[in-house]
Amino acid sequence: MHLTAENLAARRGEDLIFANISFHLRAGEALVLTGRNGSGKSTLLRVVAGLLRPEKGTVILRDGEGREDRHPGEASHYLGHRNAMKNELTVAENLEFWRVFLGNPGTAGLPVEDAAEAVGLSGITHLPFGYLSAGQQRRIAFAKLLVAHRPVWILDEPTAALDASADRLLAGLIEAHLAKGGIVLAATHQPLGLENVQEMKMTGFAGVDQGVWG
Ligand SMILES: Nc1ncnc2c1ncn2[C@@H]1O[C@H](COP(=O)(O)OP(=O)(O)OP(=O)(O)O)[C@@H](O)[C@H]1O
Repeated sequence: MHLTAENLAARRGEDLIFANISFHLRAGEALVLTGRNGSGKSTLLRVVAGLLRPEKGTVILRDGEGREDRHPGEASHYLGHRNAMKNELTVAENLEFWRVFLGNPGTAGLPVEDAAEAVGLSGITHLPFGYLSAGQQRRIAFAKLLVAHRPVWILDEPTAALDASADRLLAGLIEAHLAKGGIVLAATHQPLGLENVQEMKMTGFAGVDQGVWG
């Protein structure tokens, strides 16, 4: 499996955010985006996830034989700044919703209780999501990645609000995903504790040649 972005450019509203962004990730590889606030990290993640249309360029997912596979968004988990959980539903109900909604026949994820256990929170799945602390909520949001299989994980500040032990736990889950041939694209302000990752520093639109907009 290969995830390739070629000459991506994106606009938010009237503003040109970035241009000429290219990368190539093979199975088992991770790319970490860094850069100042507003430099376009979230925008790039949303373009790759298929949530924003690029102004220019393409994102293509190819299978092991080099054939063009699904749109990368269909093969991706997207963990944004928000946790995408309902406060009024219990943790178990939220995760069960995502398990059914995202589930693919033949590529099962973990049962809800196992996913909660994997993020160190097996005892609290009966509680409303809104009762959890910010760090516990983020851990459960991460458990969403485990209840359904997606080969590409797109993670926007995955460790925001987490303590050091949760940081390590999530790094371990990301490493395990990579070891199974997954691909990870993450934006972060703090090191994720991963080994052998590529890094791309986003600089925003400053200095980009206007000519690229043709
Ligand atoms: N819906 C929108 N309409 C117009 N401009 C937007 C919109 N969303 C984001 N922007 C602008 O796009 C730029 C890039 O934002 P983005 O969220 O991609 O940055 P970031 O690198 O992820 O920042 P941070 O580190 O703060 O999360 C910012 O200047 C932001 O104000």
